[in-house]
Amino acid sequence: MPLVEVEKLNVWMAAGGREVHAVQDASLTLEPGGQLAIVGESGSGKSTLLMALMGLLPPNATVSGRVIVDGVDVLEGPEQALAALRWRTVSMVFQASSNPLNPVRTIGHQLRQVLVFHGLPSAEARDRARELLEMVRLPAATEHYYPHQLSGGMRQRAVIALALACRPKLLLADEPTTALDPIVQAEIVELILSLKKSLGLALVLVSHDLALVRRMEGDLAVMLGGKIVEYGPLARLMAKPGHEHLRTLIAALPDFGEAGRDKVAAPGGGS
Ligand SMILES: Nc1ncnc2c1ncn2[C@@H]1O[C@H](COP(=O)(O)OP(=O)(O)OP(=O)(O)O)[C@@H](O)[C@H]1O
Repeated sequence: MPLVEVEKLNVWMAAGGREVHAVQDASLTLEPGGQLAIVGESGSGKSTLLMALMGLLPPNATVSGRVIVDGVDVLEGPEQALAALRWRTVSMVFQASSNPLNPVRTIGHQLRQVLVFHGLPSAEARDRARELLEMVRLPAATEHYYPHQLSGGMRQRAVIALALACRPKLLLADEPTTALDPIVQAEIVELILSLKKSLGLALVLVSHDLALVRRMEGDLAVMLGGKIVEYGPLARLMAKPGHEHLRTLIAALPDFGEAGRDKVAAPGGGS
């Protein structure tokens, strides 16, 4: 059974007396341990789609369609079922610029607090917090630091540790490297992908930057104006993009010179 099933999802957002059709007829599935990259320009509906998976759409949203995550109907399910789903089954890493860390608590305190809140005795929470820091490759001493004493990349590692605290089956990462410098961006993506592998997580990674996700395994969904205009195995789509928008994104990749430009096959054409 798929871990995630999205079927003909539509989301309308009411704003200033008019409605934006933010997600239009989106359908996708993700198997346990699977991997999906969602790319698209700003405003194409990526975050809205991701929020729908967490059951976290804002009050001004109206929806139609179905979103099933680990057997729970996220659009219809009672709040109690959604609360049980969040963090324990599906967890989320937000943009680096909007990190959820409390500025006046140490990293160790925040990790322990989450673990105790979810039922771990405090001695076990201390050990697990240290294990989480090690998993995200932060020095053990990081537990004594306040968020502002860490670099942006280290803070984002701490955020990833928090997201993994309750051993979720699915990690949603929404532009997890925005506002970080390019080398740190690559390191954070590499960390997320290696944790995905070692922990057997399913992963949905959203980015406006195809360069960042181009070497991922699994599927790619390309969003444009609220629609998924291209969806399928990432490697195949990178080699043979069908939709004009993906062809444009590939042609704009930084290391995609004139010689490589011809290698993007025409829709339906050979490689
Ligand atoms: N809370 C909201 N209220 C009203 N409109 C919204 C709201 N959230 C998103 N929208 C609108 O829905 C559309 C899709 O936005 P969304 O944030 O999902 O796009 P995105 O692809 O994630 O963009 P970005 O990369 O800039 O985050 C946009 O037109 C946006 O203005």
